[in-house]
Amino acid sequence: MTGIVLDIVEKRFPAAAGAPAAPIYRDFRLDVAPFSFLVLLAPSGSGKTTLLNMIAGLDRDFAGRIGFEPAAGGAFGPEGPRIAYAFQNPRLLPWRRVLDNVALPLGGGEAAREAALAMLREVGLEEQAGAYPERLSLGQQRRVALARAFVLDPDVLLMDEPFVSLDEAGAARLRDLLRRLLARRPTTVVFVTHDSREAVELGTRLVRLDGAPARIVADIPVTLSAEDRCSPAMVEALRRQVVGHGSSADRS
Ligand SMILES: Nc1ncnc2c1ncn2[C@@H]1O[C@H](COP(=O)(O)OP(=O)(O)OP(=O)(O)O)[C@@H](O)[C@H]1O
Repeated sequence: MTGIVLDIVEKRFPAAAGAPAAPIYRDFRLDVAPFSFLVLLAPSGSGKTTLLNMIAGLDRDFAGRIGFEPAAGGAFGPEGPRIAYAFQNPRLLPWRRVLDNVALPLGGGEAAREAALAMLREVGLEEQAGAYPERLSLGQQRRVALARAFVLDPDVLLMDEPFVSLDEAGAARLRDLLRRLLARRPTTVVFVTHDSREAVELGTRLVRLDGAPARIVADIPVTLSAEDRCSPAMVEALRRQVVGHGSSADRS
């Protein structure tokens, strides 16, 4: 529904420990089409989280512009596009029950709690609604974080390595859940990962960044069918295309 236009003239952080402040982005342009699932792959420290923070409006200290375009004929509410952000760490409030954590983006009233409960049902955690986050496994906490992101019915969903540190089976279950949630509530996704297999499994477009300032060094549409995404040979062929040989963008 929502397209994103990134036109970053320059982004740099202040100089630290006597080192000059090198720009992380300079003349960086990226258009994200509505409903695409864009996966960003890049070496550690190259600016992926910074980019998500700028899209989210958490970091406004840069020269340039990030624009959101509603679908043809549509318009955003007075507050602009709804942006959900799923972080590497689930970041649940430990003093609030699971249900209240999920209801939080909606303001917390009775209607919000009902919507949150429906979301928890969808991610298979209805029974944990009254528990505190510390009682949940990391995989369950990540499910709660997904529920909290989707309860907002976001126009844009930003995800920063949301499935890292899970075992392969746990990560696969969460990828499955994410696909199901997106099938019901299509949205524009920008997803950061170091795992190129995960990128190929989920993405409709893979963008690899490298260098300082960061530049786009690969930009590949993924047109694999759901079936082909399960084929190790197909995934491997595309993975090689994205990461190239000897790239530091890939940990796997
Ligand atoms: N608040 C900050 N102040 C100063 N420098 C920062 C700040 N945040 C990030 N940086 C620097 O900016 C660069 C990009 O950081 P960023 O976290 O965006 O990278 P990343 O690609 O997401 O890394 P990773 O894959 O390790 O998470 C790094 O060199 C980092 O040290």
